[in-house]
Amino acid sequence: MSKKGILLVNLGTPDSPQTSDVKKYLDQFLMDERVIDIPKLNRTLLVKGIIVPFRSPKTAKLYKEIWNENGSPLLYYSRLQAKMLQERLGEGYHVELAMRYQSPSIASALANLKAGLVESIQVIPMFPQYASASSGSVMQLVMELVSKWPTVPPISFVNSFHDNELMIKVFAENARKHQVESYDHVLFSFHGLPERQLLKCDHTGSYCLKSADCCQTLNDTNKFCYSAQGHDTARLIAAELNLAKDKYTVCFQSRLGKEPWVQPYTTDVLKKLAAEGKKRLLVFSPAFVADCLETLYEITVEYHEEFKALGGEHVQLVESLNDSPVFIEALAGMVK
Ligand SMILES: C=CC1=C(C)c2cc3[nH]c(cc4nc(cc5[nH]c(cc1n2)c(C)c5CCC(=O)O)C(CCC(=O)O)=C4C)c(C)c3C=C
Ligand SMILES: [Fe+2]
Ligand SMILES: [Fe+2]
Repeated sequence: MSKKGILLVNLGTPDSPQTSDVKKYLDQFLMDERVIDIPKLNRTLLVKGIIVPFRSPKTAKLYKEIWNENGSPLLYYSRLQAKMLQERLGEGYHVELAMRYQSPSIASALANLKAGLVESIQVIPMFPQYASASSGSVMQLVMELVSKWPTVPPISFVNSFHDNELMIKVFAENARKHQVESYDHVLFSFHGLPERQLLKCDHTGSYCLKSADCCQTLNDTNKFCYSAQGHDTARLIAAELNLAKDKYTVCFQSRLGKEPWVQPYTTDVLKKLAAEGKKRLLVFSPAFVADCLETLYEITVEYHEEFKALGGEHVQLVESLNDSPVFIEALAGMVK
């Protein structure tokens, strides 16, 4: 029986937390023209000459902190999600997992689908909100590779799933485990993105970042905007939890470089909340479908320490979607 091919693709992680592997990972990741979207010569000088040599040993130390007996949490949960989806979909489907950077590669996953004689391929970039640097990059590479096959199969892509009902329910359910009412404030801390990349998504050139509240509504002009989609995800989770508007803030973490990134920055929000006397924060990270360096270290360790140093008491991460059967149901619902 001919099967339908499903390809889940997440961002990627180093093969090990050793500096040499982190170097390889950062080099491949940051040399992507959609991630550091500047002319190639400048990107090469910046990435190979400055970021990779200086950042890799520091980043390797952070990876060592989150690495456990299962290896990288991002890869561990991604594999589990693919396995659970295969079990849920059954024999008519062939599910493969790939990482945009490092392993398992998109090329090897596509080769497995080809060898499995699948009749079609559906690609699900595992990023709820669309960004050129994440989902766009996955789509570009898959298209480049498949376009060279003698027989190009029917192929489709999930563009984003920022408002997926079941996903929203899992995030809300994970928060309820922490008694949301016991926190002074809730943060929806998304991975950051250079403002330049947001502006590129506005094909009219007259909407994005032209007003302070451009991302508060999703409309025809900003429907592919990472920030506007993030605000939508946050609004839906907040509605599910009956959170009043003044009880939560949308913010953006992990800025790299000196250029402006999407704002407000999570560190600035921590300072503001501490100055207001807030003591306990509950933090969602809804740009990710699995816990990773950004949630397990940046939020759980760095932001926790930073907030305590500012007079706060506790920063509690809401667990990501990880191995939630309801999230697998959400993925199954996206499959055609
Ligand atoms: C939401 C998805 C992601 C987008 C969009 C994204 C953009 C982006 N990221 C960097 C730089 C780094 N990101 C790093 C880690 C990292 N990024 C994502 C997701 C998105 N990045 C994830 C899931 C992770 C964690 C991976 C893991 O193994 O757990 C890192 C590495 C860590 C570090 O050195 O700080 C960098 C660097 C840029 C420049 C960017 C721009 C568009
Ligand atoms: Fe990133
Ligand atoms: Fe916007």
